[in-house]
Amino acid sequence: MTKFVLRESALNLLERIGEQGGYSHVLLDQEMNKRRLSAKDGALLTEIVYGTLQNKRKIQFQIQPYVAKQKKIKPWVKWLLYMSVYQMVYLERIPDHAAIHEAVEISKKRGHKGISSLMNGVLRNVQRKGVQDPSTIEAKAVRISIETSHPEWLVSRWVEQYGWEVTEAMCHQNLKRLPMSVRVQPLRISRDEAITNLKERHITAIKSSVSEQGLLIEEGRIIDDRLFTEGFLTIQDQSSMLVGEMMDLKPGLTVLDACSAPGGKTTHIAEKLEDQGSVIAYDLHGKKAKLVNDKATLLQLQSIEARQADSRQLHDLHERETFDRILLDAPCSGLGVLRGKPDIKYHKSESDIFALRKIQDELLHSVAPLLKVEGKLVYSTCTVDRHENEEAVKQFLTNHHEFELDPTFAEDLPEEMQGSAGHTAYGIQLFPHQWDTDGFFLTRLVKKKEVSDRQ
Ligand SMILES: C[S@@+](CC[C@H](N)C(=O)[O-])C[C@H]1O[C@@H](n2cnc3c(N)ncnc32)[C@H](O)[C@@H]1O
Repeated sequence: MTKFVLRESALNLLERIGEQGGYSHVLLDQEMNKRRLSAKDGALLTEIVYGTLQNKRKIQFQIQPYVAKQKKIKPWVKWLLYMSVYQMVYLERIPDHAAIHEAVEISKKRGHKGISSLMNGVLRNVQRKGVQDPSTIEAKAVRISIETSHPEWLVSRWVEQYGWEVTEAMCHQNLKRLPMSVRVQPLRISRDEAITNLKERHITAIKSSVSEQGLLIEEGRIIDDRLFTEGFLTIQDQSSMLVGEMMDLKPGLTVLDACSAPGGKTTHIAEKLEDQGSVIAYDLHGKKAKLVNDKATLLQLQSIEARQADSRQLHDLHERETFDRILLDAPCSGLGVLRGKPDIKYHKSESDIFALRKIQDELLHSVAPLLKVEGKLVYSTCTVDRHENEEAVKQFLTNHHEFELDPTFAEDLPEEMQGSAGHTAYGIQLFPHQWDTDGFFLTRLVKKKEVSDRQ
């Protein structure tokens, strides 16, 4: 692929993500598959798209002296400007003249002379005079918001909930690359075997301390490797692996996974059951439920059955006290996964948090009767927000006296997470800067014997 086509393709993706609400990770995957990009081109395309999205707000501020009325410029021209400035200011290996030349050529092809002159003028100014520095902004929340390209409402909300230190560290961490981690399918390959096997193809992996199945990929590209494509391992963030580890699973159990697609945690559960027992997995969307079955097939797991349903109605589909374990990995605002999905920063608003909380409450309420006495319910989200996390759990416990926080929850956490900053009476909040994982919340509740007996 020529550099010109690669940049046109980056611009096209940025427009679809930024203006039409497309998902960055989905569109990038589609583009790479469609164009069959080499590893090198794929890496550059990803870097330009993700880097521009991650730093959009900061770039807007940085070029303000040269383009005062950015709102009036056509969307594609703005994105072309942002991605060109990103390459010039943030990517050392790309010479300024190359970024400017391609931007001007794309402007000529898609627009007219006026646009190519504007592009050339702004980018030459950036090259000659440099960019405006946000570190001098006095109002602290505004400064963090611009320096790290997070919306101001989110910075203020995090400051209120977790304080300045955590907020600032989290926002800066969200600009860094998320380490790649994978989970081995232990019924097919051990961690040691996987490490040795990957090494043969120059992929370096080390063991994760969060999950006994986890590996951190230090070097090399896993996505095309046969261990991944043939289902010996699956890509999963370490924070998500913690869920399977904390569900207290053993062979023979009957497990409900109420919000399961694409099946990362469902398959982990089946592996923990040694594929003996049953995992009934639901998702609101039929197509997504199919993804769970496909993943189970790829990983050669037989104990999973994925179906489509609205899990707020599951009490109509199953008898009371059917399941030994229930996982509710709830739909959430996703504020913990901004590193992998930077578009969330621009598409989510504070009102989404309240709308989602309503669904989370309904889901918790619906699955609660389906758990056996002394059974365990794990509630998790990939977000960093008290309203969707601790407060949802608090409210659930207030309304459901038959449940309590599992007394052994804290001691079952990996040693380094015990007594950590994010640990509260309602569960544990993992912040992205603490263990270099996604931001994630999880808790484990148990259905009490005495109260259920009395009902
Ligand atoms: C956080 S994702 C689940 C991720 C999954 N557990 C995994 O590890 O791969 C939440 C899922 O809940 C599904 N969902 C949203 N509302 C739902 C509902 N009312 N009933 C069932 N599934 C729902 C979404 O389609 C989405 O796939």
